Amino acid sequence: MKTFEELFAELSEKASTRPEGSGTVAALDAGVHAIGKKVVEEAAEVWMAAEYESDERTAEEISQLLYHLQVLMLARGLRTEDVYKHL
Ligand SMILES: N=c1c2ncn([C@@H]3O[C@H](COP(=O)(O)OP(=O)(O)OP(=O)(O)O)[C@@H](O)[C@H]3O)c2ncn1[C@@H]1O[C@H](COP(=O)(O)O)[C@@H](O)[C@H]1O
Repeated sequence: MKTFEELFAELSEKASTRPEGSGTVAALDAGVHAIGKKVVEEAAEVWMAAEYESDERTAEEISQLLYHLQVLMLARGLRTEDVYKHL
């Protein structure tokens, strides 16, 4: 288990060291347009899970949405503080 901040730190490290086989590196290379499509897809999956599936499945889909949002943040060079200041 990891927190939002721990995942963001891990993904930031992957973005800078670019280890082979990293899905995050591949997503970043694909660019903002492709990442944005994943964000929308995962958001729809969250919605469907919340309406029709279990709490566990909904939580899983939310975790995937958070992951793709973090990848989008990295693609745009945003830090967690840039987002938190709007909360
Ligand atoms: N938390 C996640 C995570 N959540 C979601 N995903 C990606 O999002 C996809 C989930 O989407 P779907 O369920 O819709 O699956 P899918 O449509 O079959 O997936 P694709 O065909 O689109 O890849 C997964 O296949 C992963 O590619 C994640 N990929 C990575 N992480 C974590 O990110 C860290 C870095 O990962 P790497 O960069 O791959 O090393 C590790 O700690 C991972 O656990």
